[in-house]
Amino acid sequence: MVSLPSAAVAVAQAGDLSHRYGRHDALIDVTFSLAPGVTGLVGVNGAGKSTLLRLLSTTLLPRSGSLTLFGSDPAHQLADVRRRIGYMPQSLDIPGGLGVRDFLAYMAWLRGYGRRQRPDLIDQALVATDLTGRGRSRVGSLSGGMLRRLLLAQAVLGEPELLVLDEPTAGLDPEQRVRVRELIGRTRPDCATVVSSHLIEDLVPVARRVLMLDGGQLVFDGSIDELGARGAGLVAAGSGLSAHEAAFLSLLSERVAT
Ligand SMILES: Nc1ncnc2c1ncn2[C@@H]1O[C@H](COP(=O)(O)OP(=O)(O)OP(=O)(O)O)[C@@H](O)[C@H]1O
Repeated sequence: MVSLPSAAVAVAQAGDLSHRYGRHDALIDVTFSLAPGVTGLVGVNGAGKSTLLRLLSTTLLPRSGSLTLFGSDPAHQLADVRRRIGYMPQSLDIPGGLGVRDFLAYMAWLRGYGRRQRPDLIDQALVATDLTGRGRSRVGSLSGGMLRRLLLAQAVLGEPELLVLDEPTAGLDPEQRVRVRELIGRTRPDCATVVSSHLIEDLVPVARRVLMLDGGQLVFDGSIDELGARGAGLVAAGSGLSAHEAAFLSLLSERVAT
């Protein structure tokens, strides 16, 4: 388990956090803290990753268990807490006729940035996501990969203290995947970034720590090195699996066996 240095303030603290959609338990009694740095969130399809990220981004509010963000209960300080969070959802319906800069200006306005601050913040976000030449394009004219980067651009507007990224590299070409990883590594030093993927290998280059969900439960919380060490003795010759993948698969099979 990764423990927080005593002086570090947890950006997020979840205690027995659960979420149900109707009768379906999507997240069950999840407890963890997030400190500054990059945390990877891994799990198979349907494991509960997006649900946890929606809770961290305050898109969903907790109904069971506790969640503290920047030391506050988001339900009581929603506007203040939201201003400090950047959230990239898996998808977002943006009207195709909207200009790229206009969309980013709207998102910056929602985050409480004034008219004078917005142009510089938008320029920085466009540079960071390699979209500088596209500021005047209509959203509907962007390729799928560019749209993902636009979602990322709105998340990094104003350098948030908690950056919540739901599968940010899905659908990107190899060059852009590398650029997104570089961008994740360049966030402000006090930023806690959570990045989800269903592929552990996607997270190895960027994350210091890994949370793994399975069936809505937290089945691993530790450093990326601990996960690799756990899998090192499990890699069968010729399997082509990395140590991290072997550990991921063994955690899944342990759960099936119990
Ligand atoms: N709005 C919803 N209504 C009902 N069930 C939902 C809803 N959203 C998610 N679920 C269910 O909750 C569970 C967790 O879903 P979630 O999207 O959090 O998983 P995930 O790990 O992000 O999956 P993926 O990798 O496929 O995006 C799944 O069984 C899913 O079908």
